[in-house]
Amino acid sequence: MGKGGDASAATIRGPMKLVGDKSEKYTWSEVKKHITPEDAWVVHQNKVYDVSNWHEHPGGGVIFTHAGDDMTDIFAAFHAQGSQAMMKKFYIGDLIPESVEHKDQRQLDFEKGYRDLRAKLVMMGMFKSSKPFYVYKCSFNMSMWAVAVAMVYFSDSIAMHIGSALLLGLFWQQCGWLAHDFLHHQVFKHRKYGDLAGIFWGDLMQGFSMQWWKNKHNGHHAVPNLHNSSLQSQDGDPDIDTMPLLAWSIKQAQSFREKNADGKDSTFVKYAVKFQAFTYFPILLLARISWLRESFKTAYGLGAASDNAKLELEKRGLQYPLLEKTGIALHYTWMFALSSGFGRWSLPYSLMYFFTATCSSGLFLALVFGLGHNGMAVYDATTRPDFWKLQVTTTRNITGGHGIPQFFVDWFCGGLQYQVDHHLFPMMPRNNLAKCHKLVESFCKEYGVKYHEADMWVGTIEVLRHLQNVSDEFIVDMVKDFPAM
Ligand code: HEM
Repeated sequence: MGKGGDASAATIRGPMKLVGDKSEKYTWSEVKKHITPEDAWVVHQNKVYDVSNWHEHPGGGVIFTHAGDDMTDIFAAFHAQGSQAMMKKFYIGDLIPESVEHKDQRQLDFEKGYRDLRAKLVMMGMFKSSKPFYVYKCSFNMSMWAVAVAMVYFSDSIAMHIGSALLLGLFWQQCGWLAHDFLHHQVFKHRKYGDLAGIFWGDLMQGFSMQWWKNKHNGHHAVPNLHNSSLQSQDGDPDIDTMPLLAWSIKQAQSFREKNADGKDSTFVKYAVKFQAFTYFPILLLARISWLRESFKTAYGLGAASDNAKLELEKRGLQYPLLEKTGIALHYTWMFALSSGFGRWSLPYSLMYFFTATCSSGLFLALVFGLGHNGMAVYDATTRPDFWKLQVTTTRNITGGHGIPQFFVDWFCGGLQYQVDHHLFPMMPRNNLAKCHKLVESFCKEYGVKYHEADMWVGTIEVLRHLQNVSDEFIVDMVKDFPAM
């Protein structure tokens, strides 16, 4: 029985497709055929589930990133204990383990090893958050906001106002890390508390829609640095979907050719990719503007940031429509009051304040995201490695070094300095990541998995070099394909 074995659901989700009874056995190559949201099979511990068109999934469209694949580890990474009970109604049969030819005994031992490590971390209590830590982080953050507001309210000095705008930029960056932790359910076991805290730090304080963020960020976590396998599938990382501005692989750089009738690169793409190592930082400055725009569109039903998000919004709608709309509206209300110097400033001066805060925040946030993944391995969705290797090899940890002290990195990066460890265990609270890091690092050493870390300077140089390498490859390729150029 397909479509979750649920007749009432079948009437909602379209015609029922018979895929056999529950004693059915499937080969890996059969599973691999079901890779689109309309026809999506997933495997969990050698059991096969048909989740085709299950747009009501509480986690949203991210489920389709694993259509036609094994979801055992990503399921463990994202779900509360007990969510597994819901899987029963989607069960359609068993996988024939011998048909999974791409896994030898060493690979199977490795997978068992990292699943055991996860169980050990659970036993150690590493998924329990420290409430005093989060009370301190939230209070510190609100103090930054209060100081930034007071600097505008009580002072007429330009230097004070610029200082306030930069502080606001930092405040928004830190709001981002707090919303991130709450929405990964690191802090509260009860999902609703995490969501409400996420709406406070995200929508109200930062101007970012919770649902826009969840869709994009959970998708990124599920398939970091991966290209979509086809135009119909939803198995690519939205965070590297930065064309035509930046290309993270030669394949991505060439991907816009198919949009043009003549199959050639547009003049814009040629120049954007050619100079991307130079335009990288100016683009980061504008990142927050783009995120504000996408958030506004999502919260007010004016569009979606990606095909996946569009499908999710069409089929499922917003999880908290009223709270999201109100949160965003209140954000612009307080931001408008502050940016106008509470009615004292001229329009150009207000815009100067707004853009200083907005651009600095974009830079502070995107710098950390960039260091986390850019310049690391990029894969095709069809050839992605196992969960652990995918997460580790696409991700970079950030350390202190070259004059930047560790305590500053810890504060500035908000837990994402342990990006590798966070990607392996997204629900682990920030306060436990340093301890987890040691175990993860030694596990990687034991199995020969490349674990990468760099300080902020070296990491940034790696990112710029990677962009330049893609540009160089792209230019050689353009000349080869179009010698008249
Ligand atoms: C048959 C397969 C699946 C079932 C039955 C299922 C079920 C659920 C349930 C009951 C929840 C809400 C409770 C919780 O957060 O644990 C949930 C949330 C979630 N699921 Fe799934 N899920 C499935 C597959 C997947 C897959 C393959 C992914 C990722 C690739 C995924 C990603 C998520 C995420 C990110 C959330 C949390 C969303 C939030 O914080 O609002 N799920 N899922």
